[in-house]
Amino acid sequence: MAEIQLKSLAHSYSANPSGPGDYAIRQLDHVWHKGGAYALLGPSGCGKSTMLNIISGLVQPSEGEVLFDGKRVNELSPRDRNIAQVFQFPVVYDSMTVFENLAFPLKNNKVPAAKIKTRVQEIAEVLEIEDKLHKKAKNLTADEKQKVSMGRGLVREDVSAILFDEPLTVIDPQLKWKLRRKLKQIHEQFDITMVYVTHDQLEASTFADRIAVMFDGQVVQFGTPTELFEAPNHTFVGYFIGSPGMNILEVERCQGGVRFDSTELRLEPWQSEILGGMKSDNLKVGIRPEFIEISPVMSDDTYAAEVRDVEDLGTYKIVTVKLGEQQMKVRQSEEFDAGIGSQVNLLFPGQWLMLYVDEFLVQEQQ
Ligand SMILES: Nc1ncnc2c1ncn2[C@@H]1O[C@H](COP(=O)(O)OP(=O)(O)OP(=O)(O)O)[C@@H](O)[C@H]1O
Repeated sequence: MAEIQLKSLAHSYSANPSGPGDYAIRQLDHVWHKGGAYALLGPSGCGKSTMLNIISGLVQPSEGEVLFDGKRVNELSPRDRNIAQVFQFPVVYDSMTVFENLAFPLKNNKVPAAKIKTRVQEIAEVLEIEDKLHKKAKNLTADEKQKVSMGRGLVREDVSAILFDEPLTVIDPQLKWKLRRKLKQIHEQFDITMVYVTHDQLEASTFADRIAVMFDGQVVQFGTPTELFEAPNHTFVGYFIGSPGMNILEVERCQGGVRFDSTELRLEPWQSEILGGMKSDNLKVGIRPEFIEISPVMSDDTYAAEVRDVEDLGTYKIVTVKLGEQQMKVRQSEEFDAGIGSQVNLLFPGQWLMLYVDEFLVQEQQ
């Protein structure tokens, strides 16, 4: 097990990159600590697989260093890095039995036969494939094959880390949840550094203690699911995490705060102070649908908006409102009963109104 550090990492698949757009990974510094259960979350094409392949050594980065426990491994082959990688589609030897498949990485490492037997049995039990051990892999279902693939990653006790690249894509939806729980259980039992790539926020937060959100070749936030929800560090995190995502509005400066259309939003004094010292005009505010309140009375602190749509989701409602020319989503309890076209008074509690400059969150100095 190792701490994996990525230092000033950048990667372009093009031999002569001419600008940031040619980079799959842009100037990235990141540490995966020893023994953590992590998710790497982001949309298709943001660079997740590239990062995993750089860690395992399948791809050589154009710039920067990969360090395992502080030692540079850029020049080491994938085999010498001792990383187990589980891919989206099963990698199994069809002509071998399940036992032989699971034993293969151990045999390669000259582990004694008795030890191989107990370890394979242990992993097969955890993955609930112990009754398939003597079956040929070619006779397995896709789900079973992927379990074997995962087992081949988990069977080695000496690995620096296990990297999972969307391993549950081929798995039946009902089994997915169960397998994710299993991986978490295996992590707790064996205490291995695990990085789990996904584009599904639910999958990320059920597996990981901390999530790295990747966007456009950069890790824009690394935090717990609660941190990502309550204080998204980048507008993309606000938009990507949550269902529906954060309301994000383009704004401009005005006396005492910011405004969009003719609506002025008051900022916290510390936000105004920091904004005063910044030059950029790329300003946005964000507030989650869960944190907007609807007040029964109009006051200096409320904003009049019109109800445009009400979506009943059983235990709660998502209300679409129009404020000025902007549409926003508000989460309300199932008791909410204002009809479409009626007016409501929106309240934006100060601690939940986030200010973004150049897409990054303005944070209070401690
Ligand atoms: N072998 C390659 N040659 C050229 N470009 C590549 C190669 N592999 C990936 N890319 C490009 O690099 C960028 C990042 O791709 P990558 O596969 O790392 O993203 P990802 O987040 O894993 O996406 P997905 O979830 O779709 O797998 C994309 O623009 C992709 O087209």
